[in-house]
Amino acid sequence: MESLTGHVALLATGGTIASRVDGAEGATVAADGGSTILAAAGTRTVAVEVVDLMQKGSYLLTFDDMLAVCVAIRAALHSPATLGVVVTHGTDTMEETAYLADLLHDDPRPVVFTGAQRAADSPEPDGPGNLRAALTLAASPEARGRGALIVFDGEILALPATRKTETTNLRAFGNPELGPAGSITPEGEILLGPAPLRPAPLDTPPTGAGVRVDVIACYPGADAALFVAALAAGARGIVLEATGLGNANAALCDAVRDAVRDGVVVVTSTRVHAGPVRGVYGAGGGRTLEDAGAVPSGLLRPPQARTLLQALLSLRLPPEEVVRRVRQRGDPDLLGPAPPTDRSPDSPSAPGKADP
Ligand SMILES: NC(=O)C[C@H](N)C(=O)O
Repeated sequence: MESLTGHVALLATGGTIASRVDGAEGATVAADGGSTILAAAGTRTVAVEVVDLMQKGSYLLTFDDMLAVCVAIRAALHSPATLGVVVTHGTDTMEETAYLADLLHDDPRPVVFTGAQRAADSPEPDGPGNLRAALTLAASPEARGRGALIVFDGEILALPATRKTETTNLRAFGNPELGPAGSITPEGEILLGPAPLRPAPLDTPPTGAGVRVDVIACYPGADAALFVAALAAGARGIVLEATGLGNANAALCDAVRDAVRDGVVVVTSTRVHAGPVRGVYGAGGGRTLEDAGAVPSGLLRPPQARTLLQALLSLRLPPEEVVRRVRQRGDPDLLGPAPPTDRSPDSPSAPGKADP
């Protein structure tokens, strides 16, 4: 494949790839800017322009911080000389920011998120290798038209349904249902499967929308107290981290019914590792939740279901429209690779042309 000329924009946000042990506190904290991270990655084959956006562990990010990353991605892509964008980010919530970037991305050029499991001052940091892979991928023609991607430990992952699956293992991310989108060797050889369907991008929500969306866990004996407390705190959306196929209990279903009647959007996700959420069981199970007005999240787990819900509600879309789009975005049939059939621009299955 031909190589392209230009530069990659490197947006640094913090995370373990930028972290060192703080002498005073003895705790690991984000300390390095983008130039230091880039220098640690060593020789590289592409020009890089560094933008220091923030220096935070990703467990500290707010929804507005995540939007700021997306706005900076768009600004970097404003220049036709930008081949692609790399975002260095903490791994804890990378699946959320990268998913938001994917939802909003309306450009063929790649946006590649990466980070590290081992801090920059550890004896064998993994950040430099991950960053080299991300820079190569972001500059590559092969990665175009795929939205945002995560590259980590040689694996390339598309965003929907990708999650952090390991706390310390160097292969930190996985897509339990759809698998990786491809791989990249330390020498920069890229292997990618067929490109997935890409629904039309969402409009960028305004910062400061202040929409509250909470996640409530379901477990044996859970009552509706936390759900009701979330509503009292002003939640306009609630994601249930339900059991199994997406089940709760009668008390939670009653609370869901009342909340939906008041215009709150409730999404049922699950605490289970893989597989879709489906309304099958009654008596407080997923079927009862659906009857009460909750929408199943499909393949999206609570962090990404919450991100999607917060984005849609921040756009001030009516609840019926929010529900329709959540259902569509989590649909297992729409998240796999595009069929190798008619991909003309007017085809409804062509990337970027599906209904938002
Ligand atoms: N590996 C990491 O990056 C974890 C870190 N705590 C963060 O998310 O910022």
